[in-house]
Amino acid sequence: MTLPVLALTTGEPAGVGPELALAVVRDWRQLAATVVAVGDPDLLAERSRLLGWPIELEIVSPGAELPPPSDGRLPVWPVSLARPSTPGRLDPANAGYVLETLDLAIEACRRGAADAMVTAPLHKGAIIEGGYPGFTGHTEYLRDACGVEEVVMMLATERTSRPLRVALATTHLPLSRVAEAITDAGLTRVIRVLAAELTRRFGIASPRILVCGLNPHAGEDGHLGREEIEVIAPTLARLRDEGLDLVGPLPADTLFTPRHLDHADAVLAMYHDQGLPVLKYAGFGQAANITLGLGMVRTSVDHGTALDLAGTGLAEVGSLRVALQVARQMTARAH
Ligand SMILES: NC(=O)c1ccc[n+]([C@@H]2O[C@H](COP(=O)([O-])OP(=O)(O)OC[C@H]3O[C@@H](n4cnc5c(N)ncnc54)[C@H](O)[C@@H]3O)[C@@H](O)[C@H]2O)c1
Ligand SMILES: N[C@H](C(=O)O)[C@H](O)COP(=O)(O)O
Repeated sequence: MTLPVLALTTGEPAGVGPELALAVVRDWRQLAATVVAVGDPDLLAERSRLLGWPIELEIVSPGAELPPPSDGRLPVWPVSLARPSTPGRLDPANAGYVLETLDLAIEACRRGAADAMVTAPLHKGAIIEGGYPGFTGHTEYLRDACGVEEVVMMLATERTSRPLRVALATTHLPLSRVAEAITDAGLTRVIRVLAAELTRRFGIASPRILVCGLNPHAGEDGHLGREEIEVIAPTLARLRDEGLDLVGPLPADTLFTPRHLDHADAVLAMYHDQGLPVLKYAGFGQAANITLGLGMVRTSVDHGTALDLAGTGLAEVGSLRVALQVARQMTARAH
């Protein structure tokens, strides 16, 4: 059986990413994939020593044959740090290094050397301070690198009675700019990508999507905000005419209840902290972050760099396992 190759970028070097990459290959059979880390081999060796985890690192050039997976062995596509890294201590000088690991993984997916990329967490602030002021996250970086107009961030967990998938109409922007970012054109693109990818990548023939309102009580008939009346409802009506199964705009406070969720394939929240706290409350540590619409498969963990845990070996590896598993399943479906 040919196993899919998953390129695992190790993320912020001062965070938990490098040690999670080591932890995940301690039992590779759970993965049913060949995992290749993208990062600095000296950094990985140093974290392995620090934690007392005997992981055999095998440096491989991208494109060269990967060794067969085995417990405790981690192949590495090498990228060099700009400066040695200390757990828990951010150094913006390594911002370029982090982006280089992403570029290498993207290129490997493009060339067919990897079937998917899975990303350990990076630190957005450190990247910005390292000389990339426009950086807002993997999602937007990958969108631009892949040259697509729209991508959708969706987090998913199966820790609930029915899979819970929460997608976002807007991603990493200040709350004060959310309302103006909810436009007919943007919402139309996001919903089309979400519906198409739920079919293509998740095998859901006609996905039912619940759409949140933006304002309290979905605007209370215009008394608490007019975005539902002026933008969201007309956009949904037009897309329903195209055959999409859309419910809403619904008040977000009561949408996340079994009465609604039991009959839905995904929820579209209008902004980051409208949807993700619910998803993370239900499944933190057992959820994956998926970028839809890239033309390639990318998943990630549901948590950040956890600088407070870096170098302790105490960070939970559950979400990384889920991210790898979802990437593997999506890859299998794409073939
Ligand atoms: N996929 C990604 O790249 C990603 C995802 C989320 C946040 N971030 C970034 O990470 C940085 C730090 O963000 P934050 O502090 O808001 O969130 P965080 O997830 O790093 O930390 C929040 C809390 O969760 C705990 N935690 C996180 N991961 C854990 C794990 N694997 N096991 C056990 N506990 C864990 C931390 O110790 C902390 O108490 C920010 O720059 C943020 O943008 C990146
Ligand atoms: N919004 C994500 C979360 O809360 O988990 C996180 O910031 C990562 O986003 P990117 O995958 O775009 O870096």
